[in-house]
Amino acid sequence: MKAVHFGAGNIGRGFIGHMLSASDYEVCFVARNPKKIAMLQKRQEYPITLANAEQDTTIVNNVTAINVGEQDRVAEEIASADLITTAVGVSALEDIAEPIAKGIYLRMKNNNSAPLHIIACENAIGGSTRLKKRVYPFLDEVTREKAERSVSFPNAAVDRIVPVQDHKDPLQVTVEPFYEWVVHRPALLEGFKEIEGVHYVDSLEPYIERKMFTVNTGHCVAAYFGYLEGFKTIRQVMGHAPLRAKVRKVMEETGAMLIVKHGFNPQKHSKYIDTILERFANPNLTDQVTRVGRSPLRKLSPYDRLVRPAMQASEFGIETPHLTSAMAAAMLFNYEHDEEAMKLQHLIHEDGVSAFIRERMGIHEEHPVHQHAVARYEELKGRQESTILT
Ligand SMILES: NC(=O)c1ccc[n+]([C@@H]2O[C@H](COP(=O)([O-])OP(=O)(O)OC[C@H]3O[C@@H](n4cnc5c(N)ncnc54)[C@H](O)[C@@H]3O)[C@@H](O)[C@H]2O)c1
Ligand SMILES: O=P(O)(O)OC[C@@H](O)[C@@H](O)[C@H](O)[C@H](O)CO
Repeated sequence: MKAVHFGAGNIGRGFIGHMLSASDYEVCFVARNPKKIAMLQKRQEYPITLANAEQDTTIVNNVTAINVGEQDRVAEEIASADLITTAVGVSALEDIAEPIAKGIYLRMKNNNSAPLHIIACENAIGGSTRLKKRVYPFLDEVTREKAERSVSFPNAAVDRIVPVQDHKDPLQVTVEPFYEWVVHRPALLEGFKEIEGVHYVDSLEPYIERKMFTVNTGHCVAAYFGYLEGFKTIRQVMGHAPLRAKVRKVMEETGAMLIVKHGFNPQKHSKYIDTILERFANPNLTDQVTRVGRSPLRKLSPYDRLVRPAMQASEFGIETPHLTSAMAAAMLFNYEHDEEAMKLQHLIHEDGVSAFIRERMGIHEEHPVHQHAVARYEELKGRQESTILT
């Protein structure tokens, strides 16, 4: 079986490539970095190290890579693949849509009607569906009709913390021991070769919302408050009792919404939160707050980890003061090497915080979350300015 994976980055090599290879898939990474591509082609393997006390290392084999710019080769790989996965970042899905469409076109032209599954392993709700919406406009009607019969885009949730890497070997990747990959089973076509360790479920929403609105909400809250306090890593933030308590409070607020919406057991959910806080505090993992807080415009967008749980909680009559404060902290994320952080600061500077919340976060002025976020933003900003002055 052959898999084509877009993005040879941290989660691509540290999780998806590893899982696929362990399930006897040959993995072809479609990547951008020429040095990594050449190394993957030459070595056809790379090491993965677990962030545990023993630093257990395993070798992922049966891998190779090609450059995303080699359009004909990418199309040929897709035309004969069984599975396509992606981990390029949600915003980059639009960049890989055309190459994927070219591959589907060639596949249909070759009359290859074997099932092809395309799974976006991004932090997004409905990531594969979003990818499909980007791919289909590049297909003619006949190809589209054929593709409807043999190409499926199952949505998924992926969970494993893989920080920015710092190894002598550019292919080596350190990952946390925990992992969870959940795939929407009803979208699987006959003939799909199951990936070992993946959890297949009939309803994905509870899983993806639990993951995004607990792990990712808590994570970015740690990052944004930590950044404001001058911490460099998530582990440092977790070591600061008041900040750790703040992060937990936010997770309890999203948890209250998730428990009502999905009927989760409150005790089990509380334990889930504890486990996640322990994962954040992993003494063997160094994860920068700037990675976890990256792309704040995406994280503050209406369907992502901050706004969506707050708005859903509000619909259930649940108040989210800590989550709303975290939105304010996110709006103060001004890390200069993050393009979105710079754009965010520019937008707020030009139009004001209220316009930002209305236009970019989709929360109208009358909504209590809007008003509370503005108030907390002004308060935190004032505090930040007085710290700078003293
Ligand atoms: N790192 C984690 O802990 C983690 C965990 C779960 C999910 N995710 C999700 O996985 C995705 C990737 O995150 P990451 O941490 O691995 O980031 P990363 O920056 O390490 O990897 C992304 C890779 O995609 C490549 N890429 C971008 N555009 C591309 C294109 N057009 N063609 C080919 N390659 C392209 C980049 O060069 C990079 O190597 C994100 O959506 C993220 O939210 C990350
Ligand atoms: O990848 P992002 O930017 O959506 O979010 C940053 C981190 O929260 C994220 O990568 C987590 O480490 C990961 O989602 C854990 O499964």
